[in-house]
Amino acid sequence: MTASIIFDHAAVTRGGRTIWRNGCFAIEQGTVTAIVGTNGTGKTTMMQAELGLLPLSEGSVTVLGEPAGKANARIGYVPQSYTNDIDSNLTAEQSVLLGLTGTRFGIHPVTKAQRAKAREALRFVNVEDKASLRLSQLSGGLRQRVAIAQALVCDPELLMLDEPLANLDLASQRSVVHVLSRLNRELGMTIQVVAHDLNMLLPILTGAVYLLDGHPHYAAMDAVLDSTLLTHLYGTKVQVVTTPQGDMFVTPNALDERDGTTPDTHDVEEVAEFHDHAAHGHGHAAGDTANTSNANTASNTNTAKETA
Ligand SMILES: Nc1ncnc2c1ncn2[C@@H]1O[C@H](COP(=O)(O)OP(=O)(O)OP(=O)(O)O)[C@@H](O)[C@H]1O
Repeated sequence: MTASIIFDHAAVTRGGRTIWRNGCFAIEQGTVTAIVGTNGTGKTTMMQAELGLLPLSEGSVTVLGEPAGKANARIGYVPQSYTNDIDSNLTAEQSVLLGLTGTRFGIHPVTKAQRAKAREALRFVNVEDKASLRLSQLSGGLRQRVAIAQALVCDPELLMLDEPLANLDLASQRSVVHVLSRLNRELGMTIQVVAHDLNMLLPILTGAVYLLDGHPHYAAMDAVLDSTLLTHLYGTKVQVVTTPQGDMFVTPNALDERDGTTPDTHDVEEVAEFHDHAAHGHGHAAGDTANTSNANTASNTNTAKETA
């Protein structure tokens, strides 16, 4: 397997502060990866670094075989809150066409081929029947799917989405996850998703980059789905529950909340021990370098049902 994204001792500094450092991992092509971590740990920063929008203070990031930023034409990116920021007077089709023309109202006339391509992208996300409606007429869930169509229209090899499920109702979240699942399964697209809540994505995730202790770590999903790790990561008790049907989900530990137990405020030494820094040299979890077994992990972990 070939790596899509390679971090080699990568670090980013913003406003004179190191956001994270010592990122050393590789993510294989054809995988679906979550980027997880508490607020402000640098998830968006990570995507911006991968797109070459932020310089690294140390190390290197290679994306699709090129230094970060050089392969952006082969990447689809759906930024955080994008659907709130775009001009809602545009129709769904015009919005998707922006992904091809890059010009708001098409200074160059839109070709038949471009229109067909936009329709194809809208069809893929199941919004083709809304092509002529203005974004202001669409629900948040439909707008998010239009945003994905815009990112898809250039046939990217890698799709990066920053919190695509935020503020969506359950059914809309499910629809978005279903689109991501099809992109990965049918088109073999590599996908990276920033997410606060893993549950909805669990059926399609291969692994996760988790930002903890100032470092990005990569691990395959079966290693991430560990109550101790997630408790450290979220700073509050978290349980991984498997139902008799084999569905897995992550849940706050209700008992502790009832008891009024204070959240887990692990100190640095404890976290260092947890990550076995000494054993791995760079201070990364064992799963930091993805290997070919990761591709299988999805099916191992994905006892959860495919979303509708
Ligand atoms: N333009 C900037 N200049 C300086 N610091 C910044 C800038 N933008 C973000 N930061 C800081 O970088 C850190 C990481 O921000 P980032 O948005 O990447 O975090 P995040 O994990 O995506 O957060 P959230 O979950 O809240 O979206 C934060 O502490 C933030 O305050």
